[in-house]
Amino acid sequence: LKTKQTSQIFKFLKIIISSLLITVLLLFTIAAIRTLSLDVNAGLQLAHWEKTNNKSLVIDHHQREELLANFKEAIRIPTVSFSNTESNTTALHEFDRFLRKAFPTVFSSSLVHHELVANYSHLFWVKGSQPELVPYMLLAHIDVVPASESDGWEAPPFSAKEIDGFIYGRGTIDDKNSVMGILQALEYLLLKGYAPRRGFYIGLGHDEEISGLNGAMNIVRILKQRGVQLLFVMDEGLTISDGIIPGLEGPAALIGLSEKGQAVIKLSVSVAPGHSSMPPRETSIGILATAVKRLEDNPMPRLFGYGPEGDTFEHLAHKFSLPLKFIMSNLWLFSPLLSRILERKPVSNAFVRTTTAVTFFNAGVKINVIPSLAEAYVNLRIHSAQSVQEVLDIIKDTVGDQRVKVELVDGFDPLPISGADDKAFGFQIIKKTVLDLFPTVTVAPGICIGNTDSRHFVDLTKNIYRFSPAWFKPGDPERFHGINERISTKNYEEMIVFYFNLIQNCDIRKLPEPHSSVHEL
Ligand SMILES: CCCCCCCC/C=C\CCCCCCCC(=O)N[C@@H](CC(C)C)C(=O)O
Ligand SMILES: [Zn+2]
Ligand SMILES: [Zn+2]
Repeated sequence: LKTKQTSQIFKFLKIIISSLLITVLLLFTIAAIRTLSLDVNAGLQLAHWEKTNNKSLVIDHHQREELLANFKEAIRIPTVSFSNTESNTTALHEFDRFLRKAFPTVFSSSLVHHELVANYSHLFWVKGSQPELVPYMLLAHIDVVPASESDGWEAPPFSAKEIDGFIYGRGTIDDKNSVMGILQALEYLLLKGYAPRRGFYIGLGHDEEISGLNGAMNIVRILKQRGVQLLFVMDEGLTISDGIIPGLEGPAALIGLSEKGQAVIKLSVSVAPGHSSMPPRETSIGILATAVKRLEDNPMPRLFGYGPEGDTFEHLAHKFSLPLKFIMSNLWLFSPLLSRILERKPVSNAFVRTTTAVTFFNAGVKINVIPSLAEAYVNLRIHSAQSVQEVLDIIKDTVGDQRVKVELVDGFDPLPISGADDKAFGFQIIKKTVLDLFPTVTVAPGICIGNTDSRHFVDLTKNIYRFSPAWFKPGDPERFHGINERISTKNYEEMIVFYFNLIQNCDIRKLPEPHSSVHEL
């Protein structure tokens, strides 16, 4: 009887093991087929694009000197937003005067209508010859975050000093490269006698670094009053990454289809104050420190694959070598594994989850006084698959201490996801313009981990893209709001050419037809 039972158990185990093997084999066959066949990049690249007789820009020696002098002058004006209530308004005013001097054709052309918004922001309307074509809008911002040479800059942050082909200074990649690149491109287009078919707006905010409440929001208010609807908006955000994504062969231009949400949460603990010679077992500082430590020890859940970040890696899959190519092509199977790889570095962790950063911790009044109040502020960047409310609930659960008051100070949900398919005009025009200028770059949709002025434009268009053609190499993301912010003179020229071509490409009336359908715009 025992032998019979043992043989039955063996039989059963055999069936289980072979079914498991067959399942694994089947999964791997599907995964292998997908690895070989996944092609999300072809898009409209080979399609027949409408001819627009684009003018070309070949920068000569004189223009090079002029455009670099303009750019350096822009960097030297310290248009700093110090805090929510303090900006360098003298510099903002000087920047206005400077723009008028640097771009005389833009400011005098009968095709361009310019107005100041909220004293320091700029709104340009470039009239198109075919008013039936829906206009689009380019955004950039004039203000910069503070910078102090003593933090370790190789050149003073408002010097625009050129070192080994790079211009150093606050604003060189955030965001005066876009401000100046766009206007310089328009200046050259107008000088060459260009008149757009499709009208467009340019919005230059003066307070993006402090939320755009006066600049971008007033520009939006004005456009709404005028009943304007936009075909798409393009703002700062993602860039061309070269050597930043581990394992990716060649550069990638990520175009931000959305941006993460934000929540600012205040944690506070109040206790009775007293003499430090007879301390209670736990002080307000100790209780709050434990709460903060719990938040750092328990990051928000991994959500990789539940937002547009999955698409990014599927688009880039063919540019990885094996085994990463296999993994990226089969996120339906491997996203838990990839999440664990990506979460190891801060920059890629930001794509995996809602991030939690404790940015303020205030407590204490005197060395021998038990403080009655301890406060901390937490800045969360919310993943596309979560909301402010969900994040707040998780924080309360994680803190799990009634003595710690948890309050939502400010916040907004993640932004809607713009289109990136063959019918998405803005996305396809940006992609085409990138590929014409940089044929070796792979273009993919992405998600912007920081916030931009463009988030205020959601009522004017469903299509908001966050991208500028600045090249980011290893070490460059840290320069963003950090020390030694810089751009190469070559890259700045490329940015001008990019905007010069983009504006002309937008004159296309409709996208080419990938299949049989026609998409009227
Ligand atoms: C795995 C893929 C890696 C891709 C590399 C991405 C490199 C990211 C580098 C820079 C971050 C982009 C930040 C975009 C613009 C953010 C502008 C900003 O700082 N805005 C403020 C707005 C706030 C409302 C004041 C912000 O804090 O987000
Ligand atoms: Zn910026
Ligand atoms: Zn910034």
